[in-house]
Amino acid sequence: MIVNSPTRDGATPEPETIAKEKEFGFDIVKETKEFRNYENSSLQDTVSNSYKNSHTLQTYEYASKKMREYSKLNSGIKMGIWEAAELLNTIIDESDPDSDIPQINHLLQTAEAIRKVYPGPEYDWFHLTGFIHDLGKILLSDKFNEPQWSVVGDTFPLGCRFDESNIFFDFFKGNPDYSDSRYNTKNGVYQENCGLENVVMSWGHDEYFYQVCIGNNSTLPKQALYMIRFHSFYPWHRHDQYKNLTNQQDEEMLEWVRKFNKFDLYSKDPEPIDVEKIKPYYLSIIDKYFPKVLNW
Ligand SMILES: OC1[C@H](O)C(O)[C@H](O)[C@@H](O)[C@@H]1O
Ligand SMILES: [Fe+2]
Ligand SMILES: [Fe+2]
Repeated sequence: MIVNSPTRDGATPEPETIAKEKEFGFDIVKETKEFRNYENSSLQDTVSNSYKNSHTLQTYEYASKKMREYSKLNSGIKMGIWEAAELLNTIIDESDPDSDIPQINHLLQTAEAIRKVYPGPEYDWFHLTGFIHDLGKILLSDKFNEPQWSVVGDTFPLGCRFDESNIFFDFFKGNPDYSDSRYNTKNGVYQENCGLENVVMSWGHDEYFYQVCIGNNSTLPKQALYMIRFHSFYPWHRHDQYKNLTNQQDEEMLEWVRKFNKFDLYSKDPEPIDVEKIKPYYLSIIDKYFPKVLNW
């Protein structure tokens, strides 16, 4: 699948970039056969259990409360980006049928895949986004001790009807919001096209790390912040649903979120990466877009 790849300012993609994406092997066959198998992968029981919990326990009220608490960034934990990435060394994401190796590998694999296709220094923010996009999973570490269902998995809007394009849709039937008349209409508590920034998404690593970026005054561009915040929102970026909630800015950013998704997904590889070798490069770009120490 060769998806159109606008450059940073939205101009037409360079033929060279398209060729590189091809060479890197993004293709639909691999996608349907090897990735995101939610039916009978070797990890099926663990994955399905993780979604059973998240789809029944994530409610509008729960996610709003988590958001209020965590966006204060007042856990008292202060650390740099690299230190946070190291916390992911031992963390496994139970919602993921494609990977059961420690998460730091996934971060570096994503980032390096982006760097292969977009090598230029003008894309250093994109490399960095690959490296940090799942950092919110430190909520699973013993510093925060959040359960898997409150951290990982595809995300979905709360406060309105659950769309059938969500994987494991049937599990939502056990969610109290499913039968709550305030929340089970098409628009629910929202105004038509209110914009995703006004929507309460299921609580997890995406929204949390977005809050960390904003609250610590990261200078990453808007595209990067969208990739971080909405990369798990598959019903939107893959299935074109929830258009009743998006506004013009969301639609403009959608291409970037999609572009990012290819790297997030197709770079997953059981072979771990040589961390020490590439560490200096990532330290330098972290320095450019983040303060040395962040509040978490
Ligand atoms: O963003 C993620 C993610 O980090 C997971 O590993 C996963 O299993 C998802 O479904 C997802 O959307
Ligand atoms: Fe993620
Ligand atoms: Fe990821």
